[in-house]
Amino acid sequence: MKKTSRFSTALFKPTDRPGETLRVPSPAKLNLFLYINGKRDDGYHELQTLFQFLDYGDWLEIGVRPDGEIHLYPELPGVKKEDNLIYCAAKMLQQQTDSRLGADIHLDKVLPLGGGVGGGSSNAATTLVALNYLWKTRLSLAELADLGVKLGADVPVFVHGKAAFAEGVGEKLTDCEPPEKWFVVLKPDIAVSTATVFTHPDLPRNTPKRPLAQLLREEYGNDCEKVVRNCYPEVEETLAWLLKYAPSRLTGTGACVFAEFDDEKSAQAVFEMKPDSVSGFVAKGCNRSPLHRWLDKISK
Ligand SMILES: C[C@@](CO)(OP(=O)(O)O)[C@H](O)COP(=O)(O)OP(=O)(O)OC[C@H]1O[C@@H](n2ccc(N)nc2=O)[C@H](O)[C@@H]1O
Ligand SMILES: Nc1ncnc2c1ncn2[C@@H]1O[C@H](COP(=O)(O)OP(=O)(O)O)[C@@H](O)[C@H]1O
Repeated sequence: MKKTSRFSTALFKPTDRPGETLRVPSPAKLNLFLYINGKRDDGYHELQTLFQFLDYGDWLEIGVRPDGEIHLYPELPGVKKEDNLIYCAAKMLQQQTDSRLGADIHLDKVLPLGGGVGGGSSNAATTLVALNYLWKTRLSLAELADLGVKLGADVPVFVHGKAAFAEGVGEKLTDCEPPEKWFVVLKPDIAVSTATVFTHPDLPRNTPKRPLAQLLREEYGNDCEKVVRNCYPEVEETLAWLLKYAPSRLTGTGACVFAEFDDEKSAQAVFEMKPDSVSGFVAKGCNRSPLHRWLDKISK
């Protein structure tokens, strides 16, 4: 997370010439709250969570190839090309639509892998939305979301592009407009596996389901937080540090933690004091995804 990748609409450039490469945003998300309400027979957990996007994330540079091949570079450390969600999303769209076109995709990665900020799911959604535009395959957002959910539970919310309250395993979405605060997001230098958190014996799995209006009124929490703090001292330390300055929580299953502020200056001031051992960034919450602001601008 060394490079800065804050999105602003001024950075979204339409294509002027056929064949030109498009630079498309792939934003991060936060789970502003996350509660686990039960476990299904297939092992997946029923959740109630509130997703909001950040104006910060990766960029994908995409050019169309006439020969149907999908080229992706650079490789992500520890992820084979065939397992990269960008490659999987492109292949899936090609197969679904019988498109004969391919793509050259360059990934400018700033989001931490497995950090709970949804980088992989966001990359998959950006690939689906951008290639659907470039290949003129004309699937609706609902159809793209149905394809995306096969790649990960968080892909649909990125495809729909609106902050949302999610239920089920994350696929039942209700639009929601939480306040767009400023956040300090910190990533301790460890990886937390989503599957490990969900199989931990101490994970609370029976939080009663509550109506959205009640959840929005009450203090926000994350049912994964206690287990992750206990298992990963680096998360414990980083969260304890942030809590000295502002309300702070875990996002998703971690390892990232975030603190919320009313303005950029306050967020920046805390970020500048962060311990050297953690990486991170300052970003603003947005209820409309930068991917959709990009789509609006280039479709004009
Ligand atoms: C729980 C969230 C909240 O945003 O965590 P983060 O990944 O963002 O931290 C996500 O929905 C995660 O989505 P995603 O990371 O795509 O998970 P998947 O690949 O679908 O699942 C990884 C593993 O986590 C477990 N899993 C995941 C989601 C869920 N609702 N119940 C589960 O039990 C399953 O064991 C599954 O094999
Ligand atoms: N394009 C991609 N970007 C990030 N991770 C990817 C990608 N493709 C596959 N993965 C795999 O998916 C895992 C989860 O990624 P990510 O979505 O970043 O996690 P999280 O949802 O916890 O933020 C990674 O650890 C990696 O192995």
